[in-house]
Amino acid sequence: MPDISKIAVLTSGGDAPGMNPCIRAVVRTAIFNGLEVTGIKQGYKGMIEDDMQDMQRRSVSNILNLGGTILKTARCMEFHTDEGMEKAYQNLKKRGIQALVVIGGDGTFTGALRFSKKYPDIKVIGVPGTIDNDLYGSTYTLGFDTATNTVIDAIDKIRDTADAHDRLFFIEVMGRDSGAIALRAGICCGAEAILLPEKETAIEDLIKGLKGGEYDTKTSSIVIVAEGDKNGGVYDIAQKVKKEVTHYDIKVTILGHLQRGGAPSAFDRILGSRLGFAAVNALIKGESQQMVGLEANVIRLVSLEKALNQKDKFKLEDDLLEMAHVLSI
Ligand SMILES: Nc1ncnc2c1ncn2[C@@H]1O[C@H](COP(=O)(O)OP(=O)(O)O)[C@@H](O)[C@H]1O
Ligand SMILES: O=P(O)(O)OC[C@H]1O[C@](O)(COP(=O)(O)O)[C@@H](O)[C@@H]1O
Ligand SMILES: [Mg+2]
Repeated sequence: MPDISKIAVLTSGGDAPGMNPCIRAVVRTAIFNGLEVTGIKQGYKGMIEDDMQDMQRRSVSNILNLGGTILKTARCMEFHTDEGMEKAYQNLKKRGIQALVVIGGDGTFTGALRFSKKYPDIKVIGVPGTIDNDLYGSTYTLGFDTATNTVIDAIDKIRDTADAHDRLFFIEVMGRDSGAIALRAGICCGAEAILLPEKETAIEDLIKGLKGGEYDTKTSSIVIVAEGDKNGGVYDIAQKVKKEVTHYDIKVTILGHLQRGGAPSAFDRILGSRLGFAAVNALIKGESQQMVGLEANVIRLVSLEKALNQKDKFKLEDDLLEMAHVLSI
């Protein structure tokens, strides 16, 4: 029999498609194993404000196909403070909650680790849920696959009009510190160039490529710029290029938050289900301060410490970038 009898689940940070299948898996795996389960609203905000509700197996009916998160999410500044954490702790204790499943990204895990070091009687397991795919210890995070497919769908449509008008498009995709979506979308859509936060691109080199030589027989060009690229933003880059590349009519599109919505892909539904199931089973085994991740198609535990501290070691694959360049000539 597990040492715990009541757990809670929350989603925090940017929402990601696949969070709902994961919530469903957490709730049903807990109930199947005789645990009570509470849903916390709006991430750490709900923990501080005691905005929670007990969940039953039917509380999560028909949510597998929904984007967003039925528990809602938030970015909560108060949880950064000791006072905020204490309020959250007292609310959990009052309700008899002994363990948490936190679904979110690096910020969520940083908060969870701090909280669980401060209050080790509350066990914590993290589920990597962010479209940014920027955590060490899981080849894929929840939502990345769906978001990438959404981006591809949008860029394919832009390619149609770019080609019809012989235009050059600069398209900004999400990723504050991560070029994961940009790189994959660049390969899938045959982008002529991909600008990423992880790798500097000199504007002069970009201009050289677009001006003539490599791409001069193309009727349209797409340059994908990840949000976090260090060249000063997509409008600025387009402006600089416009001065030098005169044979193209240049347009800019920022895809924005449409990238975060939509029904989760098959991959994200399965990943969310597997990670949620594994998270509860880890809590039952007495684990804490761990993340459940997918490596080589196997679900493994990795310490939250490692998932966060080795985050910078998670590099984008250079071979993919090189391949994207070769295949776009
Ligand atoms: N250093 C920290 N201490 C406590 N809580 C934190 C810390 N960093 C982030 N958090 C909490 O986690 C939430 C989600 O983090 P954020 O970076 O916005 O998204 P994500 O988890 O998707 O990376 C924050 O709004 C905050 O409540
Ligand atoms: O929706 P917001 O709060 O404007 O945040 C936008 C950011 O959220 C993301 O979509 C996801 O990031 P997180 O997982 O860290 O929340 C980033 O790609 C983007 O920079
Ligand atoms: Mg993050």
